[in-house]
Amino acid sequence: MLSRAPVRAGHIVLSGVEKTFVRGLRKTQALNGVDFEIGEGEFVAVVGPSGCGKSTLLRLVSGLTAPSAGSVHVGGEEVDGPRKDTGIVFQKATLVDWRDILGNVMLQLELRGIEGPEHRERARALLTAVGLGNFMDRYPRELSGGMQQRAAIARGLVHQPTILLMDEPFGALDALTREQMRLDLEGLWIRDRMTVFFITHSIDEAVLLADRVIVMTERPGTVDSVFEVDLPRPRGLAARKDPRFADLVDKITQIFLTRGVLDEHRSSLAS
Ligand SMILES: Nc1ncnc2c1ncn2[C@@H]1O[C@H](COP(=O)(O)OP(=O)(O)OP(=O)(O)O)[C@@H](O)[C@H]1O
Repeated sequence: MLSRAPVRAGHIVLSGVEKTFVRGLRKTQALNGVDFEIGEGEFVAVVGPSGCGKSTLLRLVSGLTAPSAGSVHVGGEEVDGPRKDTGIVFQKATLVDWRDILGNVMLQLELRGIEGPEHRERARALLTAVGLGNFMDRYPRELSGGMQQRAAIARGLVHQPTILLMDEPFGALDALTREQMRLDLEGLWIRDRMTVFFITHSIDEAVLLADRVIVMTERPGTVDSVFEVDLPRPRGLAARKDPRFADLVDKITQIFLTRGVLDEHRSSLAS
C-alpha cells in the first residue's frame, strides 16, 4: 500500500516485489515479497549475502528491469522504464576512453539533451568536490581506479538527479581511498540531499553512511530487518569511535551469524 503522506519526487515505494529470472527451463527466483519505502532525501543502505538480489533491487528502482509481481513507485509514479531523474554509480567506473574526464561527465548531460555554460560549471564544481579539480583534462587511462570512480560519482550527480542509486560503488577501491570516498559522498549528500539507495557488502560502510540499513535474507531475497542509524552528521571519522556504531555493526553481524551467512569457526584453510 502506498502511504497517504504527500508524495515527493524522491520518494521510493516497493510493494510486494518479486523477481524471477527465466531462461529456458531454468527459473531463478531472486526476490520474494519485498516491501519498503525510502523517504525523499533519505540515505538508505542495503546489506545482504551474495546473490540475495541487491543489484536486482537497484535495477528495479532504476527501471532497467521490471518486477515479475508487485510494483515499484518513484515520486508516486509506477516505474515502467529507465528514468531521467536518476543517477547510477556501479562498482566499475565504465568511463569512455576517448573523452577526457570533464568530457565523460558532460556526456551524461549531452545524452539528456542538457547543455549550457551553467551545466559545464556544475560538472567542474563536482569534479573539484570529488578531488579531481586538477585532472579534468586527463583521459581515464591516465587516472587510478579510485580517481576513475570519483569521476563516475561526479557523472552520476551532474544532472542533479533526485535519486542516486549506488551498487557497491567503492567495492573495488583500496581501504584508504574507500574511506575518503565515503567522507566525500556524505559531504555531497548533506549539501544536495538527494535520495540515496546504496548497496554494499560492508556493514561498517552501511552504518557509517546511512540513515537506515536494510538487511536482506538469502535468496530469494526479502527484507530481514531494518535498523535506524542514530549517529549525528557529519559522521566523519569520529563515528567509528561512537559506541552506537559498534552496537549496530554488532547487531547486523549477529543476524548474519544466526542465519549461517557468517561462520566464525569455519576456515577454508583448515585441513
Ligand atoms: N539477468 C539475469 N538472468 C538470470 N539470473 C539472474 C540475472 N540477474 C541476476 N540473476 C540471479 O538473481 C540472483 C540475484 O542476483 P543479484 O545480482 O541481484 O544479487 P546480489 O545480491 O547483488 O549479489 P552480489 O552481492 O554477489 O553482487 C542471483 O542468483 C543471480 O544469479
